[in-house]
Amino acid sequence: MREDVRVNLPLANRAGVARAPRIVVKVGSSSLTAADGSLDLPSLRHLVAVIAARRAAGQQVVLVSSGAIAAGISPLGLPGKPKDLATAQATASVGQGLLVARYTEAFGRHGQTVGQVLLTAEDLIRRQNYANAQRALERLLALGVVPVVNENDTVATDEIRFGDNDRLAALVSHLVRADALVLLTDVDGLYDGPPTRPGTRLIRTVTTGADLAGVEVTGRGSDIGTGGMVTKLDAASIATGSGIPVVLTSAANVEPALAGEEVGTWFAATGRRKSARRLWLAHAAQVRGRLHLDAGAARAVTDGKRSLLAAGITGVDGDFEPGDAVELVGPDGVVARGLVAYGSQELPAMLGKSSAQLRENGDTLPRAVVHRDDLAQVRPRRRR
Ligand SMILES: Nc1ncnc2c1ncn2[C@@H]1O[C@H](COP(=O)(O)OP(=O)(O)O)[C@@H](O)[C@H]1O
Ligand SMILES: N[C@@H](CCC(=O)OP(=O)(O)O)C(=O)O
Repeated sequence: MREDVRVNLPLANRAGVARAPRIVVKVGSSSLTAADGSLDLPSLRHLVAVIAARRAAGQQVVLVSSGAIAAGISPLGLPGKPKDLATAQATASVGQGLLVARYTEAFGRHGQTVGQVLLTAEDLIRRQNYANAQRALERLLALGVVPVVNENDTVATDEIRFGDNDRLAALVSHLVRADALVLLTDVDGLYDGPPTRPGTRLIRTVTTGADLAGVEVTGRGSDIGTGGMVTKLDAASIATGSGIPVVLTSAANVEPALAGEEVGTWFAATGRRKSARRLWLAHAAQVRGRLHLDAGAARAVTDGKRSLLAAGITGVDGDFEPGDAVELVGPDGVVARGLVAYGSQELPAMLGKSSAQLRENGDTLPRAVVHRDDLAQVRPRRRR
């Protein structure tokens, strides 16, 4: 597998983006939509021309494109972005076909082929589906195709969906082991406050969480966008935390951004590449319950990266089976996610008990409730 053969160090700066073997580019609806709400073809064609040139130069590019719902609004004669799920699903069904037809035509002008990849949250939640999506994307790239990825909005439900393509793009970057993620939106980078407010300044580089202290971010900036800067920072945190640097800039800046020029905001990689399983656990797994930890246990699993024992658990919520994903909640909030070794029926009788006490109670070989190999730390997430 690629993971075994490619142990590239994370790119150190923007210049590396131009030479990176594989990148993921995500474009938001706001960058593909004209003022009247229809698809902005000149913007789409410009984006395609720039990506096609990188492809021709030998770079592999995965394009994560929003815009299905935006593209479906005018053919259906709707007044704006639908609010109810069924109409949103139908609009995406109409719009996604149109969107991909535009990409097929635009890349075709450059002699290049696209392949549509529609993912559901399930594809990243279930391990078998994850491997399946990974294999399909790898083969598309090996065949020289530009995969055009979106969430499968027509079958996504409110309960189970990514909801924003920023996070999807970060997870796809990890899935394909990209060297960089380029997030294209309608502002030229991250500002220290809403960019419409006079006096706010562009932040050029983010190397640690401290660079974001005091930065004010809000939800979507246009009627058509989804998560605004909040989801972009979440996405940047997922990607950089697993060794993938991020460039955030406007779609108008796509050419200099992919050429590695000094545009937008550069988020340096902060962590090392994680196993697909850990990333899945931290960001995509559907959580079935919660274990409440005392302060000592919360410290043990976060600072000490140790297994969670029954002795440090003070309460259990939810209905789960052994092997399900649960959240580990310390006195100050969620600290980790893990795969639990016991079900919600048997755990309450074990709480607060040491391994010796559990043996006395008849559990001949008490296991850790969550083994350290089955733990993924969770960084505090910003609220939308
Ligand atoms: N601190 C900030 N820096 C830059 N943009 C911000 C900030 N806070 C909020 N935003 C808004 O985020 C918007 C981009 O998000 P969104 O509308 O969801 O776009 P997209 O469709 O590209 O995902 C910008 O138009 C901007 O108004
Ligand atoms: N999957 C949806 C877009 C969701 C989304 O995150 O939109 P955006 O904030 O514009 O990137 C669509 O294609 O309409």
